[in-house]
Amino acid sequence: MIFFSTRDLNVGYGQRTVVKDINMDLKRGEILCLLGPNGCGKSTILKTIIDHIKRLHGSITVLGRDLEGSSLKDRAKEMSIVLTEKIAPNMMIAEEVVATGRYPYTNYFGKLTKRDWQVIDEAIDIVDGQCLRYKEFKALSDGEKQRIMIARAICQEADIMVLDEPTSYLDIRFKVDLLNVLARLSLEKSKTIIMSLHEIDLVPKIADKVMLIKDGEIYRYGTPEDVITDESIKRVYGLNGYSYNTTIGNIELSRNENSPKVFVIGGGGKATKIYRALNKKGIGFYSGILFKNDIDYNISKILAYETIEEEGFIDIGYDKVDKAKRYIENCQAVVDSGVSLKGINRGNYELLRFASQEGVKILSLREEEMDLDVIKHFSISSLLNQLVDMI
Ligand SMILES: Nc1ncnc2c1ncn2[C@@H]1O[C@H](COP(=O)(O)OP(=O)(O)OP(=O)(O)O)[C@@H](O)[C@H]1O
Repeated sequence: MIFFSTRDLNVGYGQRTVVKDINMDLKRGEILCLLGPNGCGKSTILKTIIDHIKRLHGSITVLGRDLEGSSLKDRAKEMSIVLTEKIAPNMMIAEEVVATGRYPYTNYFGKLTKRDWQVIDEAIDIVDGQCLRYKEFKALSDGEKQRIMIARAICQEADIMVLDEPTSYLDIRFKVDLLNVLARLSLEKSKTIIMSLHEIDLVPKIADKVMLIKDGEIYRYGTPEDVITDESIKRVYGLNGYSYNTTIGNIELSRNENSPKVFVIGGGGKATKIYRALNKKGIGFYSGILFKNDIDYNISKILAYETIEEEGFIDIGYDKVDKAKRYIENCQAVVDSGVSLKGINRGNYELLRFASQEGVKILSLREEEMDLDVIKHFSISSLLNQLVDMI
């Protein structure tokens, strides 16, 4: 059963439409994330939903009933709000700010009952905010303020929570904590949550639905699996020259255009840091021989001049080894990341043996001893310093 909907909603300011034709349907307990570049209209949509700005056209309904014209107090029972502007009167301590979330339930004199205090206490617990409770709100850091505002929204006990960039200002631990709290509120208390997020990688982990916004329109709307693709993210954010990998939630800076002078033998995630270090220093490189299911493969495909690849779970083929040897012949050094050289990976041992035989220097991060002539390094930075001197 559909709980919250918008139909042909247009939002904007005065004569200016910022986003048009917004249609969404959410069941009770679903989480929707709005995603899109700066200025695309995420906050404008959220502020229209909570009636902070007047809608230009269309309907916003809860269980089929339009919210237009409902009183502030009734609306507050339906929706709690966390906006980016953290407005709170001077001289309030954090606990008092949280307590204002109980406003829809208090009597004319605003007196809080025992139950109100219980809910306030629980909400403060949820955001791990007991240590902030008696501090002046104004004196809190941005991240601490954010947690208090979220506690305020939680203790409002509304069925719908609307949050504008709730993770901004939060460090990585509180970011993940917050998303866990929201996931629990949706799952255990059937809260319907509508929020904007900037962290594309977090969206598939939390959202049931995603709305991708571009150029005043809804570019795509649906499940994260359908909406968030390498192509859609590249297009919506205009990532020319950069690549976003939705599988691993990773973005890399542009590849340097210098011709390759180094061959990196990677695999097992051991080479990703090497690729990035070489790219930062402007050193072009080949990479291989990588299985397509290796984490290094995703990064190598973006940063390496060319990646020699093999299908996952099979022996590295002779043709791949021969191709890699042709490249190594033209390189000034081989970097050995320390990947296992046994089993299906034996082709990479063959490459090291070839480099040694041809007199191409091998700079190795391998911990165990080898039967080949290699220059051992214990850190990427020392390996890099030697490479820079060599080439
Ligand atoms: N009060 C306002 N009056 C007129 N135009 C506004 C107002 N607030 C925002 N805008 C404009 O509306 C457009 C959408 O802004 P909005 O804040 O909704 O974007 P956003 O997607 O939330 O951006 P961000 O990711 O940077 O927070 C922008 O062009 C902005 O300049």
